[in-house]
Amino acid sequence: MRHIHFILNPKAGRGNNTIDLALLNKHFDKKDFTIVIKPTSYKKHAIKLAQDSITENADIIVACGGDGTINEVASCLINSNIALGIIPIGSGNGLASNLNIPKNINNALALIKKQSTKKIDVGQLNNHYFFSNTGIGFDAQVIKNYEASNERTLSSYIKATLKSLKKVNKLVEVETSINGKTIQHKPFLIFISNSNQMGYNVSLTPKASLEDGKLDILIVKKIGAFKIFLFSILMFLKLHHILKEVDCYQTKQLKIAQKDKPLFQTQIDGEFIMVKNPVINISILEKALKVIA
Ligand SMILES: Nc1ncnc2c1ncn2[C@@H]1O[C@H](COP(=O)(O)OP(=O)(O)OP(=O)(O)O)[C@@H](O)[C@H]1O
Repeated sequence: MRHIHFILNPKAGRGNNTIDLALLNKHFDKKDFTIVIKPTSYKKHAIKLAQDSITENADIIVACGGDGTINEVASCLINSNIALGIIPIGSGNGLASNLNIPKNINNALALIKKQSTKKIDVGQLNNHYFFSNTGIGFDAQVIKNYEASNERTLSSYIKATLKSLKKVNKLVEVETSINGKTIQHKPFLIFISNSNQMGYNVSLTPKASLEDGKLDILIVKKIGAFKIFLFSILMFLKLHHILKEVDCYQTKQLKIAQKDKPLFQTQIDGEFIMVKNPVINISILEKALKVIA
């Protein structure tokens, strides 16, 4: 008998998500599986629900939502033998796209029933985990504006990006240590990715792999409005790396320190997080998450 717990974010994507027992019973025979469905009621509730599911001896915990919900559930499963399942009903669904998990719910459930697992790398930023990506600078500002819009659609993401352009001159000076090199700079963006998908089929790090034991880093130097526009167009063509202001790295760890401010504005798996520390240390935990894919 296998115990599967579904943690459902009803607000992910366009909202009003329902996954009910009638649907799950069509896929999971009562002789072989017990099913529990736990809807979330507030932000970060999935963490508490996943922790409860661990003490209730779940064999598989399924995050039903987007990258934010996956982050909350998967952060409880690092180095655990419990497998993470994913039903991608979020907006961007970056990690699920990288894992080729079907967007069709019935197909995603059929995949979970097969229980074929693999181990993937996990990123760590101070005491936070990330599975897709994290970043400071422009993308953190975009996510901050995106969350303030209270809508999780591609058009509100584009509006948040345009709004963030107004703040591009307020760059923070940082010291970045990567692969034995230390850089003093005011970057437009430092993007750190485990996955080759950001969501909406867009990628800043198309060569990243969830299983290579490395993080793919993109550092974009201070750029003006025209170059930002060019960068966006090239990003959709996956050619942004050709700009001279863009540096790409692969690494197992990096450190970013601020001199003048005690806080870091970051985005972690598409959620805005204020890190209360002037230094962030980022590293990779190799093959630390068991996922059904
Ligand atoms: N009941 C709830 N009410 C409000 N917010 C919730 C609720 N349950 C979860 N959340 C929050 O919703 C946010 C968005 O979730 P999630 O990232 O899964 O969806 P998404 O943003 O639509 O997808 P993606 O990240 O793939 O673009 C998360 O911060 C999560 O904590």
